Amino acid sequence: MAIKRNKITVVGAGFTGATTALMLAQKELGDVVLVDIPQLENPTKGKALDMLEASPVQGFDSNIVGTSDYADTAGSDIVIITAGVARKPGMSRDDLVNTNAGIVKSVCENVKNHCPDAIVIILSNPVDAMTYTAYQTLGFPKSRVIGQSGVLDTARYCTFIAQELNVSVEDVRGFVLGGHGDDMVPLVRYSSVGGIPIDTLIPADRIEAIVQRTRVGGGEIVNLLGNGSAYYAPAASLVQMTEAILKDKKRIIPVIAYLEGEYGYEDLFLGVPALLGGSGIEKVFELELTAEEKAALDKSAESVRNVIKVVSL
Ligand SMILES: NC(=O)C1=CN([C@@H]2O[C@H](COP(=O)(O)OP(=O)(O)OC[C@H]3O[C@@H](n4cnc5c(N)ncnc54)[C@H](O)[C@@H]3O)[C@@H](O)[C@H]2O)C=CC1
Ligand SMILES: O=C([O-])CC(=O)C(=O)O
Repeated sequence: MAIKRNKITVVGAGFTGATTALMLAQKELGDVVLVDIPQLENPTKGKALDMLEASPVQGFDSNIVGTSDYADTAGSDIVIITAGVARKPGMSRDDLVNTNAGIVKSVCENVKNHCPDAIVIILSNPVDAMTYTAYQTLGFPKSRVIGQSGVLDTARYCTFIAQELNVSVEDVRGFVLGGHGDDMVPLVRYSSVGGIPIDTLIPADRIEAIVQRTRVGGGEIVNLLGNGSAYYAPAASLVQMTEAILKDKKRIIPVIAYLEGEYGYEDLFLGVPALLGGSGIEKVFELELTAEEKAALDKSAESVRNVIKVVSL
């Protein structure tokens, strides 16, 4: 039997989508199909061709095509959804909900028809609610509908810890739970550097400053860019999740998962630590939380629930 390459579709060929497509190809995780709306078909084809023409220089053998035709996505193993508008300074992610819910819904109808067996990863914001919309529209099992927030939020948190201590990012471990909003919950108690708990290395007031900076990390980039939001670290996060699935790595990383009783929440998508492998989300881990941590998670869950109410009306 011939061994086939993985096929990965990235919907939305904007900043995050295009960057993700290039990073996936550079890592040779599979052939990449980049999809955008028909009005942007030529620029999408152009971006894909430009990336492909980098392959002889960088020595990767992934194919990359641009299209607006979902027939080209048929049989994808993974579909990554980045379609939608990004926020500008002064906006919250939740301000995007009405526009992006319509976009995510229409994208998911196509995904359902053309890639019924795919594992779907959602990036579009407000991402917890958009993952809920995707789940409702796709009708796929919960293990195959996954939102991206925790890898990125944790990456920001770990960046700031490494900067604070002037140590390698490779030795920093942490977890950010909850919704992808300003009340997300970086878990200090579960954070360490080279196995050493960070609260023995960093003074409490500096830890608090790192936690606060992490919570508004997306907004910090939005304010600096002026006309859009982060895309390099978000793309890297999507690639890590894709790699964990396609290589069946069984990684334990925070992702947005559908909860049915875990942490006491029902019918909610929220960022929690999960085991990511070849079947998608293979397990959700319930960490023991202090009363203070649980109260912070409850607050974040409530914010997500309020946005989900808007999309499920
Ligand atoms: N969850 C997370 O951690 C993050 C989420 N985001 C979100 O990801 C989304 C995309 O961000 P960017 O790539 O920076 O925006 P962008 O504006 O650069 O790209 C979005 C692309 O989606 C396309 N699009 C719109 N409707 C479409 C449809 N129906 N079908 C296919 N493509 C469609 C647009 O034409 C555009 O090319 C935003 O909603 C942003 O807020 C961005 C970074 C991190
Ligand atoms: O902040 C935004 O709007 C984009 C995003 O979700 C992030 O970078 O965390």
